[in-house]
Order: sequence, then C-alpha cells, then structure tokens
Amino acid sequence: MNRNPVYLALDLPRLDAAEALARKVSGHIGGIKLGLEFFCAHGHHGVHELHKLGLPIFLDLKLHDIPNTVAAAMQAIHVLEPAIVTIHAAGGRAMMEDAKAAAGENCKVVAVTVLTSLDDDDLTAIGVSADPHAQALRLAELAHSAGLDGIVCSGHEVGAVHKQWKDGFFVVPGLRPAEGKTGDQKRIVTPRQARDNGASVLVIGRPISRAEDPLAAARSIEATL
Ligand SMILES: O=C(O)c1cc(=O)[nH]c(=O)n1[C@@H]1O[C@H](COP(=O)(O)O)[C@@H](O)[C@H]1O
Repeated sequence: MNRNPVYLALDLPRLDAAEALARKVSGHIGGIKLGLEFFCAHGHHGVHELHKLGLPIFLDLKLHDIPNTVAAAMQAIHVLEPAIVTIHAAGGRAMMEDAKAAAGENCKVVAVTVLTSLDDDDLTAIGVSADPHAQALRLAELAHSAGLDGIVCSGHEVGAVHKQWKDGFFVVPGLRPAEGKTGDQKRIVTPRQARDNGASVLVIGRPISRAEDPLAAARSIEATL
C-alpha cells in the first residue's frame, strides 16, 4: 500500500471528469475510492478505466445483505482487483465471515461501523440505544472476531478502536480541513487529527473535489500530514 494515506473519494457523476480529477491530483494521494455513485453509474468499465492511473483502488460498495448474497457479490468483484472493499458490520458475524472468505487474497475487507453522517439522535431514531462511540466500538469488536482486516469509523472513535485492535486497518472518512464545509457529515475531525489518532486510510472527497483548485487543496492537505 502506498505510504500517502489519503484516498480521494471520486463521487462525481461523469467518468471523464472523475478521471481528469484523479489524474490531476494523483501525485498527492495514495489511492482512489470509488463508491456507490461511481459504481452504479460506470460499473466494471469505470473501475478498469481508473485502474489505468496505477493507484490502488478502494471499492466502497458498503455491502449489506444475507451472507450468501454478499459472498457472491465479493466473488463478482475479484476481477477488479480492489485493494480495499467495504461491507456493513450491521450485517452480522456470518455475513462478515463469508465476505472475508470470498474476497481476493490481496483485498482488505473492512466493515463500516457507524456512518459519519449519524449522531446520537439518528441512532436513537433507528432503535440503537448506544451512542456512536459505544456502537462503533461494539461493531469493531464483532468485525475483529469475524476475521476482517479492519473497520470504517470516524476520527472520534479511531483512537479507542486502535487501543483494542492493535494491528487493525482503520479507514476514516468525515474529514475536513479546519475551514472546510461540513455538508452532511456529523462526526468530523481534521485529516491530521485522524492520522494522529491511528487512521490507516484517510478518505477525502469534497474538500478536494469541490475545491476551487483541487490540486492546491490536495497539496495543502498533504502538507498537514
Ligand atoms: O465508507 C466510507 O467511505 C464512508 C463511511 C462513512 O461512515 N462516511 C463516509 O462519508 N464515507 C464515504 O466517505 C466519503 C466522504 O466524502 P466527503 O464528505 O466528500 O469527504 C464519501 O464517499 C462517503 O461515501
């Protein structure tokens, strides 16, 4: 894995625009994250196109279904040779075990714990009585015992998760440079705080992709790390 921990979230509707942006900042990121917006629009073809840049690909598909379906989906993406794939920890132990067993040899499988767009009230509304911190720790423990490589959590929880899972692989989104717009994210920290708290991968989208000058934004984030 590249030493630069920043994975650029390419949440853009057009393939040519996504490719151009990734190419422009490619010297200042460690990888590319392709999520649901990209995959639903451009599928395998889009992933093959982005592979041409030579950076590791993080396929953020957040799979969450019965174990058999998730395992079959994992097998269907082998051919894309992703470095990292996401599933949802809330899918349960058997789903996580089967997803890991079906993944390619060099693919890290990480489980989303509590989305960074959720706060206490959101968890209460879906019937979860634990706060985001406790819930993230609980799901991290489950993901660890199911044999996954790591988890996705916010920069607020990653320090505590790191203490209980020393060699885990931790993906942290919800990152904003000090002056960045929050948007739909609720549990945010700066890229530097996330790294200092133990993040392995820093997922950054709009602070770069929606910046007036994406190259300058990527450079200035890199300079803080
Ligand atoms: O799995 C993820 O990457 C993810 C999990 C999470 O809890 N929160 C979260 O924002 N993400 C993704 O991280 C990216 C964040 O984008 P920005 O808020 O634009 O930096 C998006 O592509 C989200 O899909």
